[in-house]
Amino acid sequence: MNLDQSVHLQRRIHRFAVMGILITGLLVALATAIPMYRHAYTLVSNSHMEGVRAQAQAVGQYLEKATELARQIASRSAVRDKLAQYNRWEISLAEMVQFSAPRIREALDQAGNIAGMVRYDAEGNPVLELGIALPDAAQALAGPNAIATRRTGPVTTADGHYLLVSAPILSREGELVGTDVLAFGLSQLQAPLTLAHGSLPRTRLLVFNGESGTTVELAATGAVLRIFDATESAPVYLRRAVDGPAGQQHVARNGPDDMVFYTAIREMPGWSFAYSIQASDFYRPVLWQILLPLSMIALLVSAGAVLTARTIRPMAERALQQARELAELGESRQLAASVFDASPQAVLIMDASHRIIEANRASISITGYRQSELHGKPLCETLFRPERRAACDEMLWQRVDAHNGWQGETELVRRSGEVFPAWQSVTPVHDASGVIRHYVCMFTDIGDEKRAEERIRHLAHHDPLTELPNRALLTDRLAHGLDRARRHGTRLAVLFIDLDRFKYINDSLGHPVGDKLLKVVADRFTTALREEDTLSRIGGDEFVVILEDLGATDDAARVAGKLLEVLETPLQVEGHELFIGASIGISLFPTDGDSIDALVRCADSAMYRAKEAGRNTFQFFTPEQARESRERFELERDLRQAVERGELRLLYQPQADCVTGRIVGVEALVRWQHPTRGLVSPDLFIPLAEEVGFIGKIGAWVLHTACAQARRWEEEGHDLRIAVNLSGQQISRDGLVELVHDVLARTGLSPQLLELEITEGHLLQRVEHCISTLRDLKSLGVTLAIDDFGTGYSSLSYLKKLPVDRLKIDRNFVEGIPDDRDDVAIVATILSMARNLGLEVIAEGVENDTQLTHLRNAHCTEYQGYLLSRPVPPAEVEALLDAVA
Ligand SMILES: Nc1nc2c(ncn2[C@@H]2O[C@H](COP(=O)(O)O[C@H]3[C@@H](O)[C@H](n4cnc5c(=O)[nH]c(N)nc54)O[C@@H]3COP(=O)(O)O)[C@@H](O)[C@H]2O)c(=O)[nH]1
Repeated sequence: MNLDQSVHLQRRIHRFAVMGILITGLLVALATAIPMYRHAYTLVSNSHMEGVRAQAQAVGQYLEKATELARQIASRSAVRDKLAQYNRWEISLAEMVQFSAPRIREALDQAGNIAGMVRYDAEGNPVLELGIALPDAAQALAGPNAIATRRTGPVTTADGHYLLVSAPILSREGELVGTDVLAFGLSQLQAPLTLAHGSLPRTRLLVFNGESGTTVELAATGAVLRIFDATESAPVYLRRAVDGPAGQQHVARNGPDDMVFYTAIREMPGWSFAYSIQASDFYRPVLWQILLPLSMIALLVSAGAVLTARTIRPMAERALQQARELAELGESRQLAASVFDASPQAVLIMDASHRIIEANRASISITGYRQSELHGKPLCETLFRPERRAACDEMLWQRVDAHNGWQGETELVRRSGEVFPAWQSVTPVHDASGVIRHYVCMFTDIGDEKRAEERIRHLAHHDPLTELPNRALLTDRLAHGLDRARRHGTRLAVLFIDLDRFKYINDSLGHPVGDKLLKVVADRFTTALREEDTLSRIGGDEFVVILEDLGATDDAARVAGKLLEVLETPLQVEGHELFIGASIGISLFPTDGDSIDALVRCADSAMYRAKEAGRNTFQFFTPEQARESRERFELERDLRQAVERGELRLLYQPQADCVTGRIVGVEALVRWQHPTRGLVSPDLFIPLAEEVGFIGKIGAWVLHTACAQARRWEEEGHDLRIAVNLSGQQISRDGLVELVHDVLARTGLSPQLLELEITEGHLLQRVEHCISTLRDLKSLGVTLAIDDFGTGYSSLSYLKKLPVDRLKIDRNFVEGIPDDRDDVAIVATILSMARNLGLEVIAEGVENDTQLTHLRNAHCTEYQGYLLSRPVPPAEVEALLDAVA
């Protein structure tokens, strides 16, 4: 079951519990209410039945009493005798009335509740009437047949409602001599009836006289409301009650229903009595009786439901929380299991006795064991070489327990027996009481890293092509060698080897062949050397050898000779049979220098002498070279400070129109005003600056100074084009375009007044890179000129690709015109090429008029040379400008 299902189930349980309590409460209420209702109903009903019986009894007693009164009055002997005498005609009516009237009146007064009376003779004729006038119904009760007491009514007269009761008057002999009919007022019933029902306003009382069929309906106050004369008009229950059992009946009405209670009047056979109350008045006490217990039940059930809800909710929430936690735990266990198994690190879990109980996938794949093979095995026995197991058992666990874990690099062994380097960690796992229950051992095979590290280390110190030590390792070895030589007073030689014509082979047969050739040469050199000698490749086709513990100078010469010798046999490379020689320069410690730099430089210098000496030979460093080398070193040292010290100067050599002679531009030429050497020529220090990587700084200074000067002239109204020389290194390195852009921006010089000169030789070396740089420079608005043109054998097709504006004919060609036919031809060709390509041409090194005249005639547009002016300071340029103007 997932968490959602669990939440759903908990909510349902909660709902069902509360609903269960409510339903149970309802059932209990019902089970309690029904019998209670019945009981209450019976109680209330019985109470009413008792009431109706009591009232019926009161009515009966009233009737009985009336009957008894009638009987007593009729049985008064004197009065009775007088009537008998009257009947026998012995006395007159007047006598009889005179005698009887006061006596009867007295009796009536004593009775008190008799409204009127009529005395009839035996024949049923009225002989005496007292009180109210009785209705005709009274007559019917008298006569010869009236031998028993009888009752009729109630009847209604003008005076009210009355009950008529007749009593026979019997002589002493028992003969019927007359009948008394007495009228009893119904108001007499008022007291007993009102007593019982005074509080119920809609109560009706019904008295049914079965003998006469009359029904009287009274209010609770006892006031007569209606009288029904016909039996049929009487309610059925009243009629049935006469000789049936007492009972009650729910009577539906148009308005509120009634509840009727009825009973026979036992004292008065043939009579019945009933009273009705509003049904709601009957049920109210019934309901009141069950209301309290039901309220209690409802209260208890509600309280139970609330309590249950309150009790269950936290329980449910706790259960939910537990479910959630369980789910989370389940998830995190699952996650942990996935991490455990998917971990690229090998993970082994051991019990407290160091036996493996779990192994993840990586541990299987790294060790080569199967799961079942690892299970139950002690860690040390499994992962360590037999000879190291005891140490592992003794020390590893001791360290782990003492330091709460251990990690480090170690050697482990695979199932196959192969030993591999590993990074291993072992961590104890404690239980809550701090007792170690498990150990977790993690390890990774760091063989690849080790090999990569080794490779990186190797590459940092070796040439990747030949695997020979590189410049860094050479330096290191040389440093150590020098230390040793100094300590032991021994001699050491450095051999600088440059392969002859390697560039030619490389360019013509391609780099792959060149690379293979270098490897073969390296192998051959290696075979020619001792193991303790160091052979290194420091770049391109340059190798350096260190020979330590040199016995005599000749030993170095002997080794150099061997190196040249091993190259004498042709080299077989990629199907080519190649012949290659080498030029070797040799420097010696301590004779030629005592530092790494000095020794290598001396050897390098000697190598050049070997080249000059015809190649494929070796030369020792000479005192002459030592002097040159020292000078070079000092010059380099001074040059590095020349810019900061402000020792550089710019001279400007004017350039003029061949026809008009007007000065159209100047070329900026740098000079170094050395504090001791005087003015140093750029021919001397520019190549040195390039060699030592300092040309960038000088170039930037020249560009900025020249542009600033040109801007000054521009501001003075001289729109002089200024030509600035760029060294090959400046073009090759990144940042030139940005530099030019920056200088133009800072000086404010119009870009079209700046011309950058690049030598043809450099352009030919790196065509593609130069083209893109030249395009970027052109996009700044500057013009470009190819310097020393004609020396580099540029072709027409190649020239077409270059975004240049001007060709500058090298002064070597100008020098020979007009006498040297070759120079004349070359100059003519250059001019023709330029015309074809739409390029301008300037001839440099013009020293005499003949040259100028020839150039002018050959349609060369501009010239520069000593004829016009030597390179001069700005002021002299300005004087010249003024002079020409
Ligand atoms: N990268 C840079 N190179 C520069 C810079 N300044 C100069 N140079 C290069 O140095 C080389 C020697 O220059 P320099 O000694 O200044 O010689 C120049 C002229 O003095 C010389 N020249 C000019 N006219 C004549 C002449 O009629 N006869 C004669 N014998 N020599 C003459 O030619 C040099 C100018 O050559 P070029 O630049 O090819 O026009 C030289 O290669 C300079 O380029 C610099 O700031 N940066």
